[in-house]
Amino acid sequence: MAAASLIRCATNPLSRSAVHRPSRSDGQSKTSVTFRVPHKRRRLGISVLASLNGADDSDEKNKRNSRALELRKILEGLSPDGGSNDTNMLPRPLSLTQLSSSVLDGSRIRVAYQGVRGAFSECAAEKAYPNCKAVPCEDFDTAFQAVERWIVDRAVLPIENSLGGSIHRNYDLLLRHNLHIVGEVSYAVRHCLLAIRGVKITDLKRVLSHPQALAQCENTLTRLGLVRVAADDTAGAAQHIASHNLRDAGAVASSTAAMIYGLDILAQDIQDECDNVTRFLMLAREPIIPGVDRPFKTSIVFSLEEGPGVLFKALAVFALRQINLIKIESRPLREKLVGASDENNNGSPKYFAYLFYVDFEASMADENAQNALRHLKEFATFLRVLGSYPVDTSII
Ligand SMILES: O=C(O)C(=O)C[C@]1(C(=O)O)C=C[C@@H](O)C=C1
Repeated sequence: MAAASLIRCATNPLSRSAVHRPSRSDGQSKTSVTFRVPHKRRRLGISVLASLNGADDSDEKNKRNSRALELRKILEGLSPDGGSNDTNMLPRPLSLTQLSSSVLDGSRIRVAYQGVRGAFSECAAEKAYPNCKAVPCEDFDTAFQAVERWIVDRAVLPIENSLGGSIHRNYDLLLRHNLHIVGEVSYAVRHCLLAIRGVKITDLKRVLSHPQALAQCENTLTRLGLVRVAADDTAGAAQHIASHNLRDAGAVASSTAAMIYGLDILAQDIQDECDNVTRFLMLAREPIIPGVDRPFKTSIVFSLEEGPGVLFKALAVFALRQINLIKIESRPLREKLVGASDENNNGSPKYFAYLFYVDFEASMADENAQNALRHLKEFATFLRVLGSYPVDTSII
């Protein structure tokens, strides 16, 4: 992993320190509206008031009255705080068209992803929120914090891959942070072997990439006899090779990364299976209102007392109600005092306590799902709903 820390990106992804010190404008929500009143307009507002109050002579009065009327119309166009009558400057309520073109399809939404330009996560962010402004982050934790601190609106982060399995770090971070899962997006990951222009496969001794990507290409890399070197992300590996002109190292990355960093593609589709899909979670500060109009999925995390049949009982709350479980993942319950003696455990030290992450096929708007969770809550020592969101049914 030593090389991983060396790899930093030129496009300045958000670093932890950047997230900790947001500038005022950075910290503003995209949806916030600022009234900016041109100086000229404010002056006009004041002079109109003077005309209205100061009329005396009758002819002059009529003239002034009609002018006042005219001006009153202008005045009425001004907002109470001295805003402008220029309709272009006033905030407009969101229309249905805007909702579908600006919010729902994601345009103007800032979306954090881990990695540098050309990373698969960037493509996933753009698939999840078309026309979004994808914001690169150095690591997963930074992406979580960028949402929490209002620097971005959403984060799109990988949670599992069909070949490499779960991305455990993000399971742990889901619990440590307070974001909500508002959607998921599956992305077909097609890996390429990249190298400096003119370098041949036989010149390569090592290959740099994200550990997940290296694992997904295990067979090809073993066949080529290349030493694996872990990097922060696939595109970061490509960038590192390009910027250091490494002629004995290749990178496993996307064809987009090859284009961005000016590398040759020595081999395409080098993943172990042609169907290599990564599932990404869409995370937001607020949960969405779950519906029943289309297939929904709910993700929860819970912990249990130790004892025979307790896990069976927990899973039975779903089986009893015909709710399909899609995925179960267990992670160490780190907060437990490791090594502390547990009375229920005959005084022997208890090192292994777990959190269970479960995805089930139902919406939280469904009474059946609500009952299942009520039932689980009766004996779970901890329970949190991470999100109830539409299943990604898009063709990958
Ligand atoms: O390195 C990248 O390009 C990433 O987007 C990260 C990541 C991952 O974390 O799993 C995402 C998709 C691929 O499965 C490989 C790597």
